[in-house]
Amino acid sequence: MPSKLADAFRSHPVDIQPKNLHDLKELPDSYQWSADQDRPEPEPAHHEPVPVIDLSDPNALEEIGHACTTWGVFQVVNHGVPAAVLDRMEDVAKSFFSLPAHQKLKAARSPDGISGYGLARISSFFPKLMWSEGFTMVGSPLEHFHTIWPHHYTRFCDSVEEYDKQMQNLAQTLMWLMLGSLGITKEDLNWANNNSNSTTTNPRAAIQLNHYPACPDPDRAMGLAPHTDSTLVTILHQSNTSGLQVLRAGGGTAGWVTVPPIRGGLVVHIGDLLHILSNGLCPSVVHRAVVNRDRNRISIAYLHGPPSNVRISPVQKLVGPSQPQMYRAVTWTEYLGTKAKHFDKALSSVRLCAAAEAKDHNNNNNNNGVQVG
Ligand SMILES: O=C(O)CCC(=O)C(=O)O
Ligand SMILES: [Fe+2]
Repeated sequence: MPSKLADAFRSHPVDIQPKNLHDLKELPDSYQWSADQDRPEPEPAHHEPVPVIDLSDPNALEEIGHACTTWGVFQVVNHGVPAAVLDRMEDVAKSFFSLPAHQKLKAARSPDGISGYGLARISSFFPKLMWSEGFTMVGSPLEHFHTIWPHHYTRFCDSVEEYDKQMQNLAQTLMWLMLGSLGITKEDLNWANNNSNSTTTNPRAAIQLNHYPACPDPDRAMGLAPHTDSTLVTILHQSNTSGLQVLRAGGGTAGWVTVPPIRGGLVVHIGDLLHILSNGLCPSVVHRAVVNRDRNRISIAYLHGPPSNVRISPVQKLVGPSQPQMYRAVTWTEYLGTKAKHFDKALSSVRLCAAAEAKDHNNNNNNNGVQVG
C-alpha cells in the first residue's frame, strides 16, 4: 500500500483528457445524461434549507451537532476567514481556467497522479462526461504555477499559501466542534493533538479548484456527478453562482436540495473518514454540482484529512455493546486508493459488521439509487 498521498492513485490510473467546452453551441451526445443516470431534476418544492450556522453564536456547538448527525452538511458564517482571502483564491481559479487550453494542459495531471489539471477522477465510473474541469493541488503548486505563469507565479502561490493556512485553522476548529458535539475530547484522539506544521512534507489537505462553464443545455448535463468526499471534512467556497446540491435522505422530503451561495459563507461537508471516525453517527453527505446556461461557476474545495501515517478508525468512546465498531482502520491514502477502485462501494468495503448495514446512510433506501462514493 502506498503511504504518500501523492501515490494514492498509482494502481488506478485515469486517462480522460479535458475538452474545451467554451463556445460549444450544442451539448455533444457524450455529455447528455439521461434521467436514469441522475440527470438533474427539479428540486422538491418544500424542503428544509441546509442549516446556516453562525460560529460566533453561543448555540453553535449544539447546532453543529444537529447538522452533523442529520444532514452531514451545513454552511458557516462568521468563521474568521477574511473575505479578501477567499476573493484572492477565487482570482487564482478564474485566472487559471480562463487560460487557453494548451496552457492549462501544461499543468495536466498525469493519469496516476493526484496534482494538476484534468477531469474529475470519478469520471471513469460514469458512461457520460461531466461539464467541468478541475485543478488539484496537494502540497505546493509552485512547479505548476511556474510553468504556467513564469512572471507572476509568486503572487498566485502566495494566495494559495494564505488560503491553505486559513483553511487549515478553520478545518481544525470545525473538527473539534463536530467531535465536541459528540462528546469527543482531545484526550480521545492522540493523533489530532500533534500540531506539527509540516504540511509541505506531510500534506493534510488538498485544494480542488472546479470550473463549470456556462452550458447550452444545462438540464441534460451534469457538472459533477453525485459522490461523497473521501475526507474528514471538506470546506467549500462557491462563487456567487449556485450549483451545489446535496441529497436529503428520508421520508417525504427526500431529494436534492440546492445550497445557495452566501457572500463570505462557506459550506462544510462531512467526508467518509469522519463518518468512519464517528462510527457511523455522522453521515458523509452525497452531493453533486449542476450547471447553468448563462454563467460560469467556480468552486474551491479544501479537502481536509488526517496526517498520512494515521489510521482512522471509530473513536473508542463511540463503540460499545449496542454500537459495535462499524469500520476497520484505514489511512487517508489507503482510503483514496479504495475509493479509486470501488467508488460508491468504498465505505462498505471497509465495513466490519452487519449492524452497519442498517446504520450506514449510504446504504439506505432513500438515496434514490444515486451513486455514492
Ligand atoms: O462545485 C461544487 O459545488 C462541488 C465540488 C465538489 O463536490 C468537490 O470538489 O468535491
Ligand atoms: Fe465533493
